[in-house]
Amino acid sequence: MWMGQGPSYEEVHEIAKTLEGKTKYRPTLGIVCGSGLGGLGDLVEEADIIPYDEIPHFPVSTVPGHMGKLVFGKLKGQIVVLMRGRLHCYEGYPMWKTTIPIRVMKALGVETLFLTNAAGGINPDFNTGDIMIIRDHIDFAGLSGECVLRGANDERDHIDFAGLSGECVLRGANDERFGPRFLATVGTWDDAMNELAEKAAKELGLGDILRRGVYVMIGGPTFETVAESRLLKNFGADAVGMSTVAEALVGRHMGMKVFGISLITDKCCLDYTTAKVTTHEEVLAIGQKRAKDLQSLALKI
Ligand SMILES: O=P(O)(O)O[C@@H]1C[C@H](O)[C@@H](CO)O1
Ligand SMILES: Nc1nc2[nH]cnc2c(=O)[nH]1
Repeated sequence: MWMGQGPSYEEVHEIAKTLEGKTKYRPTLGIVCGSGLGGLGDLVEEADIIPYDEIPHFPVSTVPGHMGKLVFGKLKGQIVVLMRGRLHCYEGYPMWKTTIPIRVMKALGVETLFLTNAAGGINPDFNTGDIMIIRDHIDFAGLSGECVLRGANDERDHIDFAGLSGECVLRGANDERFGPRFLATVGTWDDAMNELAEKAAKELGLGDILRRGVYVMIGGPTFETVAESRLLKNFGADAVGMSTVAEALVGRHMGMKVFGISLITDKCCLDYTTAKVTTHEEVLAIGQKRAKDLQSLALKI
């Protein structure tokens, strides 16, 4: 009997079977659209669109900028499945639940996973609108373990470890049919795909806004205090967000090739004198502004 955190191998394959009954496509590439980046879904040709709430056992998206639809079809001739809307731990889902779609993608035959997100720039050299190829990550959630105090805290100068942390997505009993108990995470982000992404960006004339860096995932939904941004910078992070790492780990757990990009939608504040408030609306607006560039980049890759 399955004693771990769900979903079981059988449930994942049951969901995949249901989806196979709703679409003729058998994708090998999976794409996850970050906040405000779902427009790529409009470019999928001859699409079969399946809302999450019509898929048994599937969590639904609750965040503005995430439509909550799976899009199957063709992108430049390649058969893809695209998540137009991802799931975040801060929505109230346990971490494992946010990655059910990634497990299902693998069961559908997906071998390569392209993750996108909106992120705050921690590296002071990064500007709003920059595109960062994810070279590596920090799984803050996994490093810090499960914290019973998760949630927001509105004092001005504090480090809210509860808000920063969550739990490692691979916590719980391990089913070897998915992957190994202990996962080596060196080399999570695929070098060859990163090279390809960099080449594509340069060919599109995006070289000036192209960065490479380390993405750190925090639990959210609070944006960072100044003290937290400083902490993350000292940890070696270049950009911070509330997603992606769990998906990457689950993808790697199942042997998928993983690569990804972050759109820097705001600069995190490292100084009290210049500190300004970040909003989700601002994040979505920058996503809109860079939508065409990101879509061109995804197509070229
Ligand atoms: O889904 P992503 O990681 O792109 O979304 C980021 C993190 C929060 O969900 C949201 C904050 O504006 O954008
Ligand atoms: N944690 C975090 N996530 C983001 N997503 C988009 N911008 C940000 C940010 O500044 N911080």
